Amino acid sequence: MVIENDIESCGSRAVQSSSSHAHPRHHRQKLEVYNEVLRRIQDSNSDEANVPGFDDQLWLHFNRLPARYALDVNVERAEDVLAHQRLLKLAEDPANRPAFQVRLVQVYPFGGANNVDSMHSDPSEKEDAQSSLNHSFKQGVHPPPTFGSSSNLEALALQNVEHGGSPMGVMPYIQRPMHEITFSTVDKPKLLSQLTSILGELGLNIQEAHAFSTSDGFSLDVFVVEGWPNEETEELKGVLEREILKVKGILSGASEHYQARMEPSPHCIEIPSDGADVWEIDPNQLKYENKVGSGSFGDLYRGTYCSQDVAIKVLKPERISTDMLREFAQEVYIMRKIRHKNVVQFIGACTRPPNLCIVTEFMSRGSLYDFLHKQRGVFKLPSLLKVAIDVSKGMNYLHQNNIIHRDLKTANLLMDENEVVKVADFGVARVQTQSGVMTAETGTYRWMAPEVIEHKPYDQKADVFSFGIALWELLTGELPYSYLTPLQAAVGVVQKGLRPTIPKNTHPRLSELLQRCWQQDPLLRPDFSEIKEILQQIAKEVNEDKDRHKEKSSHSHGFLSSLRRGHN
Ligand SMILES: Nc1ncnc2c1ncn2[C@@H]1O[C@H](COP(=O)(O)OP(=O)(O)OP(=O)(O)O)[C@@H](O)[C@H]1O
Repeated sequence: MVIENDIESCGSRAVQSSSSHAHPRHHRQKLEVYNEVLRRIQDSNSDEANVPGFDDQLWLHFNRLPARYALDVNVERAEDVLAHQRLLKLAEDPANRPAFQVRLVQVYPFGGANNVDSMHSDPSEKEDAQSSLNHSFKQGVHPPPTFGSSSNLEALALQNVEHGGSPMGVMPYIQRPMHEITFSTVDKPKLLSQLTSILGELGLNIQEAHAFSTSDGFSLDVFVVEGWPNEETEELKGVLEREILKVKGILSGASEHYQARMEPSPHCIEIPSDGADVWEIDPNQLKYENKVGSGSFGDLYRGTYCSQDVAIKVLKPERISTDMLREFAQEVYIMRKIRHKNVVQFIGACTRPPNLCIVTEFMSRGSLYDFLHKQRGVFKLPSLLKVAIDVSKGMNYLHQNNIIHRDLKTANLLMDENEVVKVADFGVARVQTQSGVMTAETGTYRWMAPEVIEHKPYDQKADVFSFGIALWELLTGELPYSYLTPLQAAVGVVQKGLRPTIPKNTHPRLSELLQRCWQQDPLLRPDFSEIKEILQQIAKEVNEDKDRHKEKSSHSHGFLSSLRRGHN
């Protein structure tokens, strides 16, 4: 399985520069692929190829897309490049969005021609593989996918065996034809999740996903899926169309792309208020110091407000859209009521555009993610337990207030100067509805509960799953499923019951807790009040053991010294 777009948050695609100066080698390869595709299209005598300026249009197409589009596309499928051009053209009209096409493909275990290069360092081996592939293509009933497959699926399946699962997926994958579904629409955050959700709703299993963004704000997402029972495309197209209709408003991008660019920002956004607190901050009272980082909202600065150290999260004016404002209002609405020593304290907000910002206490020791993965820090068991207890207390408080975090991960666990860990970032948190049903999705795949990835209704137990993954990360200092891209990890977690491997020497009760937290069935996961109790008990045992150990060694030390004294 090849999954592109190695990003942590599924919606934010990096638009790669098409500048030839930045990557001369990429530019050369792109040119080669372009020439080959052009030659094949011209040889095929397609009508489009005879239109004057077609070659320029084709070059423009390659340049609109990231370099990896040209590097990964299967040149044997030059007609797919034409189809992509057509889809992108169609997507310019809001009425057509998302534009999509479906075709049958035959997938082979060692992928398309493109991938042969990366798999065989020995040229003779490469030739053999290439010729056997060509042979397979000739034998195949359907053409291959547009982008080369790799042996990653097998890696995933093998991984699954290691994790106690069965090596499912490999043989059927080799033999069965699949469907390739390509979407084009206006690019937007979380689009990839929305598309995968549509496919999931239809019972389709994604085997490959290739996501591209054009430099002018459109998306081209190619999925190879299995699970459609028939070798046909018309019926599948019909069902897809109906499914898309249900979420048309969101996928057409009408609410974000165009409003964000064309509508003037409102004079003042309305924050729901029950008059409980005065939290509006005068922007003139904020002093900005250095920039600490950036998130999907905008930039985060260290600063001061009324002489206290604060973190100022500034919403970028050029990125203001109706949806963003709604999210901003939501964050303020949630945060102003929250007060707990293990939750980052909200101080106030500036809510008059263009000065939109959220001010919180400043957490001088940064995130646990940075500590583990950038500073290569490690936690000894007692400190690990203290951190985990801090987080479970903060989370317990949030859950008691009907708040589901939905994006719990080590990047959102911050430490203050006293080494107290607090839960942060409510940008995506939501107040649970009365019915208890939440269907919106967000977050980060590596930490996400399977029901969230699958867009099923979920509840607070989704945070428990993420907590389990974060706890494993604290224990090992490793990134969960570091050998997979986020989307591959998501497919593994949902379809193959993939979970991180717990190190053998882990405290048995901690190991049991981890496994309970990441149970597939949310009902089997403990809640945070139980988690807190368990962690506190383990911490007590560990401390008692330590004390006993100390006592023992001081006794034996005393005994040894008395022996020594006796000898003297
Ligand atoms: N109160 C704070 N004090 C100190 N550093 C913070 C604080 N809040 C966030 N940060 C750091 O600032 C950076 C940006 O945080 P921000 O919350 O804006 O985005 P994010 O959580 O990284 O991404 P996203 O919002 O897309 O999930 C992160 O590195 C985070 O660790």
